[in-house]
Amino acid sequence: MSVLKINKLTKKFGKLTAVDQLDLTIEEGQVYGILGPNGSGKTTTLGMILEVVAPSSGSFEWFGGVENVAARQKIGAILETPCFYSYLTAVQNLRIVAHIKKCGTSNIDNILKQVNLFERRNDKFKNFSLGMKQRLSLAAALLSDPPVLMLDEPTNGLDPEGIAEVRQLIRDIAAQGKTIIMASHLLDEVQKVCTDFCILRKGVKLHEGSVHEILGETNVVEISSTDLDQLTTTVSKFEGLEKLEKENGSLKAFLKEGQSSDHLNRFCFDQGIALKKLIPQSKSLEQEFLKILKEND
Ligand SMILES: Nc1ncnc2c1ncn2[C@@H]1O[C@H](COP(=O)(O)OP(=O)(O)OP(=O)(O)O)[C@@H](O)[C@H]1O
Repeated sequence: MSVLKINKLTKKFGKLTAVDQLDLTIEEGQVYGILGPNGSGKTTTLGMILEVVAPSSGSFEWFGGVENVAARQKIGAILETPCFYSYLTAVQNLRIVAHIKKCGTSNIDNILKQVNLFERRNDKFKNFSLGMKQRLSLAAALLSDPPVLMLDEPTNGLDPEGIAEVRQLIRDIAAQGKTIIMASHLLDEVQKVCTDFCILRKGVKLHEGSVHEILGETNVVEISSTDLDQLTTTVSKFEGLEKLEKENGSLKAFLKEGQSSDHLNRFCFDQGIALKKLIPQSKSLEQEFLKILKEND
């Protein structure tokens, strides 16, 4: 059963179409990234599926069509930094959230441990760093143990350490089997955290698929051996070679379609050359992202 099915969802603000006929399906256990530049319609999409923004047309269905109130209880969401009370401690703030969500307080210590704030549980919110505040927001969203977590730009404004902590936390939460839906304008964030993603531009979905699939090997292999001249001469005879470039004491072999680093390795071995280095270059989401944008120009 899909967690969420979005069907031709559209939001217009006057003349501007912020989200345009969006179709998406999110499956259980996915960490689904909605990737797009500022203004591409990510927050509006999250707002609609949380029912805080009314769609202009189209529809969506949570958990195979359960009632909206029941669905809402299964979703922990952070769209903005929630309003915690600055003079109250982490524990006191979470008690208030638990009261509002009617979900009991017995889980608070565990969740504080999970988000790595247990040691600071009796510190006031106003003394927290931005990263700690963000982790407390995650704790609040996790309080009712929802199977789905929805995050909007979860690392916005954080320093590199805070970013790494929050990303690790998201991966840990995903490892518990929760489904995570997150909006991000950061390619490397989606690459590092998400299993699946779509690209939005001006409200239109340009691409969707698995992160793993899009990040396969390129046709470029970096190789070296003790005698680079001999390696150049030999590899130039390899039938599967498109071109060869010298780079910083290594060779960059561009292979023809259907050829792999294994083929090249075997060829060198058969020619009596032991490679010192054989590194197939992986694709980066950035390269693929730019390619997708270009294809859709
Ligand atoms: N309440 C509103 N009234 C009018 N226009 C709006 C409103 N909310 C959003 N928009 C516009 O809709 C478009 C999509 O905005 P949205 O916030 O969904 O994008 P986003 O991808 O989340 O960008 P960001 O990362 O900057 O939040 C933008 O052009 C924005 O200006």
